[in-house]
Amino acid sequence: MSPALRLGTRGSRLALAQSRSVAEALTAASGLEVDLVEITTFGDTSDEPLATIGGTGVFVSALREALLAGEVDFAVHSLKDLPTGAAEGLTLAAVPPRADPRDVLCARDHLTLGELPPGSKIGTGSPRRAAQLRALGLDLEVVPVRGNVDTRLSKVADGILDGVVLAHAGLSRLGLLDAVTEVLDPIQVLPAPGQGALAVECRSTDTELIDKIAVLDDPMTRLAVTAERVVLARLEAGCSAPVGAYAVTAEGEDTQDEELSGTPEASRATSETAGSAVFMELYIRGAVVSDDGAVTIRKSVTGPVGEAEQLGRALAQEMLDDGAGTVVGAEMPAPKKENVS
Ligand SMILES: NCc1[nH]cc(CCC(=O)O)c1CC(=O)O
Repeated sequence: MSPALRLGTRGSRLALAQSRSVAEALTAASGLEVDLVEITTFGDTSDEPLATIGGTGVFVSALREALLAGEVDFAVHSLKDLPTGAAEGLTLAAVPPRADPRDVLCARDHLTLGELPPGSKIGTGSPRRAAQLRALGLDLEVVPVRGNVDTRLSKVADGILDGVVLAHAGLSRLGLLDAVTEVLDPIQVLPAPGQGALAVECRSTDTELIDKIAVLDDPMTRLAVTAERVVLARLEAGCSAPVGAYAVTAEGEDTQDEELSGTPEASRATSETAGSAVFMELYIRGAVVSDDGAVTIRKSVTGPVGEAEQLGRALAQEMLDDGAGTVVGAEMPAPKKENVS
């Protein structure tokens, strides 16, 4: 029997849950044994706001270094934490089926956004969430928070905050969906590019393992998040501003109204029943919002799913033509590549 594969993971409860689910799926599909190897990242030990320590990329780089050094055989990341640029020497071996990509509100007393009184304190560390919350015009006070999901929820339980905005996917993986008081409609709060998806990364030279891990890949999820990340990469040229992007696949016939409702269940069902990707369409929405919430640019495009990258570029171009460049400050020098969300 070959030795167990070493899966590099962060040590947070969320990262461990994600890594375990990938390990179990791989063992179930291929019979390969997997051991988890915990890697501590700077993002885990520092209390500084993410934006000042280099964005969510800090969670990723320590895992990538361990992978390139041969200390682990593969790594699992939250896809939305990956910088948009290619990682030299590494291959995205699988993008497993996506969890619910939407953001959620976890508020006191079962309240929704519309029910919270003016001046309510809502915690988030994400410029994208902050700007979109301000754009709602509800007079909410956005308060910066950091720390893991449990820490954030405890600030609501302890009465320090009236609510926090988090990813549905993270709460779901932690078994904490009971805390959700409202699932935010992407029409109001568009998720981060790649939110709800995982990335399984290998060394590019490890072709044998890449082939084995491919069994975990969901092509429709990969195409959707590829398009979303192209939008981010294009708009981010010169900025780290709040960008949301959300793509769903749907059957390209006259069933659009129903199929484009946007749930991952709907997109998965259609991708399985379609005989070929040729009949599948990709519907991508993008939003950029100024930090104060005063200016919002929202656009969408639809096209053949096989043209995911071109569609992402076309959407970004439409947004830039509408002035997204000034909202995100594209004229300014580029400070960094990560999107903190
Ligand atoms: N910002 C940190 C982060 N990175 C990934 C997730 C979980 C959701 C996902 O996998 O997309 C979270 C928590 C959150 O945004 O609430």
